[in-house]
Order: sequence, then structure tokens, then C-alpha cells
Amino acid sequence: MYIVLIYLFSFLHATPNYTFVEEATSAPEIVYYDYIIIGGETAGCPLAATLSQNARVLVLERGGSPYDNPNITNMENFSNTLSNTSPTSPTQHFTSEDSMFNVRARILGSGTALNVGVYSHASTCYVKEAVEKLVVFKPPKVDYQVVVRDGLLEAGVLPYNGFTYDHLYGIKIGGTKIGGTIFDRKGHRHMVANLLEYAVIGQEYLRKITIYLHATVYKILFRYNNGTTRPQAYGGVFKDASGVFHKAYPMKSSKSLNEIILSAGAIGSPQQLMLSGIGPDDHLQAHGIKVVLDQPLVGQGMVDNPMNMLMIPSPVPVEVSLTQIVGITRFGNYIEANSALMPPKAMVEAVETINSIAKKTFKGSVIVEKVPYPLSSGYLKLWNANPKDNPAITFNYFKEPEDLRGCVLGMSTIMNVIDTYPFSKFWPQHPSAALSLEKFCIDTIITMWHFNGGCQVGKVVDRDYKVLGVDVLRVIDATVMMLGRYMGEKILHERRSHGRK
Ligand SMILES: Cc1cc2nc3c(=O)[nH]c(=O)nc-3n(C[C@H](O)[C@H](O)[C@H](O)COP(=O)(O)OP(=O)(O)OC[C@H]3O[C@@H](n4cnc5c(N)ncnc54)[C@H](O)[C@@H]3O)c2cc1C
Repeated sequence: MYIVLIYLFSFLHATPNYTFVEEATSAPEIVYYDYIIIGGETAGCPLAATLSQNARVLVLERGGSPYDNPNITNMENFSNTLSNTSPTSPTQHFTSEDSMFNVRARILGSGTALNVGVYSHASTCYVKEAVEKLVVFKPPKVDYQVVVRDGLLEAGVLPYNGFTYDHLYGIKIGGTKIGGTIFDRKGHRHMVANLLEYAVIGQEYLRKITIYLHATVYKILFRYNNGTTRPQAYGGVFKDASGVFHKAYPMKSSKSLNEIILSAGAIGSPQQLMLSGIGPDDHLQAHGIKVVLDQPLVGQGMVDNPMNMLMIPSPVPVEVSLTQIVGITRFGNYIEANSALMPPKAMVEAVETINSIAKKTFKGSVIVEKVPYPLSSGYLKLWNANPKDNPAITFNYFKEPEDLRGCVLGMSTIMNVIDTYPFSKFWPQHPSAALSLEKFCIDTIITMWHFNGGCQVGKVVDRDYKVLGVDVLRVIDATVMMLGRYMGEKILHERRSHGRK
């Protein structure tokens, strides 16, 4: 075991030699695997690596590889990827129907190749320790983050919980913590794609996993077996970068153990269901899509965490840091801070404003507040039948008054933090009490990029994430919950109990 771990760790600081990752242009016209996973997503990568221990797995990812791109791998370049609007960018930009500027991932490893890297884990029964050994780290000590920690504590965000991966919330177990990060001590990003290392061992001989890049899935195919009226997913159609279409089929299995698994994200999965004919009857027909199953709840329940922030210009230089310290207030708000970064669009506009006032380069930090479990929700609809285009998404931020109240409480905490002694060297002024925090929250809302929903449990999928009303199709991604490795092991267990090795 020790030797295996050394073997695994030896890969971590170099670009992995994934011989099983190929451009989709090299794919045959028709391919057969036990599992077809649509999307190399945060749950999809560990799911694929786990399933490949006992089955043949194909992953179809519409984006490219995250390796050898310093904008992705180096923390200091974090915002360059987010502001890249080219058609081949790893970020696909969209504006929600609420006029919120936002981004979604288009790359192997999905959001973990773009994100801020804050890591906390689910309850321990779902946690696989090895995952944390491979991609999660304790952040280095950064003076500015120490100031944030001390400010939070002085402002009453107690107790201090030290370094922990635990997801602390609620009145009794909130407080201030040092959270995990997917950036290592040198500021290099580690992503879920690194978990494909699990699939490397034995690969040369067994060839149990294949990942096609720039493979955009256009639709899932359905049929009806032996005169039944229940649709069964039996394949998928994908297009490579040269515009050539290919088909991928799960190998025939008498016990229907082989499956198609949608792991295309909170936006991609409900969109793909609709494009494949599962969704609201009238909406699909309006786009000329043949209805396989009238399912009015596909695309419903879209939620995004509203985020608001204060930008704090500093008279002294501030080290570059992404989030290390997380304060969870007794009202449930998350308070996080980043320093000395040139941030993405909404932040860039704010920086430009500040610069034009200050007439000097921005030095400073941002402290953000997130409403953790917003009650406001919306829906996703298609604009057209092209899977490469964004669908129309409405989040209805702050529709529920409780969410706005949550923002006000969070912003009050931030103002208390910057009024503390540790913060005095960054922010010598006292925050203005005359500010209307309700107005501030509404006027300055931005996204936390944590959108989810669209394929809700009990409405679109069952508790095993199988799509209701059809066979051989699951959704395993942030749409439902990010339990890739856990679900992989569960599915393998089901496989073994049916006598498949
Ligand atoms: C800027 C930013 C910062 C964030 N910060 C944090 C953080 O600090 N901590 C944290 O826990 N979370 C953070 N998140 C959120 C987190 O990264 C996501 O919740 C997570 O990655 C899962 O996202 P998702 O399920 O929506 O999938 P997505 O990220 O949308 O991934 C879906 C994948 O499927 C692929 N795909 C979609 N459609 C198709 C198709 N038709 N054919 C083939 N492939 C397809 C996409 O290319 C993509 O790779 C952040 C996100 C962003 C964008």
C-alpha cells in the first residue's frame, strides 16, 4: 500500500501521463463500453476512475485538458481563465435571465480547474480519505488571512475551530476555521482530473478507461424493449472537433447493469435531458424535439448562492491569496476573503471604478459574504437545440425575503470585521452606519458560481440518482450531489452482487 501511494504521489507535481485521454477525432465511428459518462465533471472524474476498477468506462468531455495551461495550474493566474471569453475558453460565459454575469466550466475536471479551491467535506460516511490525500492541502500561512481570522474572532464569529475539512454550519458548530484548499504550497492547482491517477495503474494492460476530449454529446438515444412503454437509454451521439458524429453504446447486459451516466453539471445535465426528449412536453415540442417522456420538473429548482463583497483598498502591499479562512456566522452566512488578486469581470469593473478614483493600481483585498442555502429558486429552459449553446437560466436571486435578510446579516458581520483592531492597517476608516444594507445587497449582488438543481432528487431522479420513468440512465453530478467516488463504489457493489466481477 505504501509503495502504491508513493507511486501515486510521484505523479502529482508533473503533468500526468494519461495515455487513455485522447482527442475525440481519434474515436471510431461506434464504440462500446460498460459505462458511458457524459461530462468530465467534478463527480464524473472520480466516478469514472472508481468504476474502471471493475468495468470498462468511457468519458465524453466537450472541453480540453486542464494540464499545461498556466492560467489554470497557477493560483496567481486564477482570474485570467475566468475572463477568457474566446470560443475555446475553459470557461463558457453566460448571463442569467436575472442579468447576472456568470461562468460554467468547459474542461476536463470541470469547476475544479477554474475555481477558488475551497474544500470542505460531506459527512464522514461519504468521505474517502485517499481523495483528500491526493488533491487537498492545508493552506500556507498568509499574513492577510491571519488578519481576517483575527478580525472574525474579534467580531464574534466564534469559536475558533483551527484547521479542519469539516463543513461546519448552524448555530452551535459555526465559527471560524482554516479550510482545506486544492492549491498546494507552491500555489499549484490540483483538480479532480488528478484522481484519474486511480485509473492509471494496470491501464496499459487492461485499457479499462477512455476519455475523449472535445466530444460534445448531442443526445441520448432511447428505445422501448419488447413492446413496453418504458423508455430505455441505449446510446449517445457525440460530435468531435472536426464536426464528425460518433455513437457510444453501453455493452448489452441481460441485467441492465451497464448504464449511461449524465455528469454534465448543474446546467449541462438538465439541458441534455431536454435535448434528448425528457422534459416538459410543450417546451420540447416548441423546439422541435421528439418527446420521449413528458417530465415537467426537469430544469426546475435552479439555485445559485448570492454573493456580496466589500473591496478593501490597502495602503500597504498585500500577499496574493485565495480563500483560506472561512467564518460561518450564527445566522449561517459564509464569510471568506481573498487578497491582491485581479478578479473577474464584476470585480474588474469595481476595481476600475476604484482606480479611477484613487488614480493608482489597486492593492487590496475582497471580503465576501455568501447566503449558504438560498430559498429562492428558478428554472432552466432551452433557447435552442444546440448543446454547445447556453440554455436560459433564471435563479430569482433574493425573491424570498429571507435570503435578503441573510445578506444583510452577513454584510453587517463584514463591517464589524473591518472595524476591528487587526484590520486597522488595511482599512483605517470606520464603515458608514448610514449605508442601507438592503439596498447594498440588491445593488451589488454577484454569483458565488455554486449553481445547482435542475434534476432534483424525488422529482427527476430517485435516491440512487436514476432518472425517474426511464431505464439505464442516472445523473451523478452537482445537479444532485457531488458523490462521484461514493457512487462509483456503490455501483460496483451492485455489480458484484449480481455476479459481475
Ligand atoms: C469561479 C468558480 C469558483 C468556485 N469556487 C469554488 C470553491 O472554492 N469551492 C467549491 O467547493 N466550489 C467552487 N465552485 C463550484 C464548483 O467548482 C462546482 O460546483 C463543481 O465543479 C461542479 O460543477 P457542476 O456540477 O455544475 O459541473 P460543471 O462545472 O458545469 O461541469 C460539467 C462538465 O460537463 C461537461 N459537459 C457539459 N455538457 C456536455 C456535453 N453536452 N457533452 C460533453 N460534456 C459536457 C462540461 O464541459 C464540464 O466539464 C466554483 C465554481 C467556479 C466557476
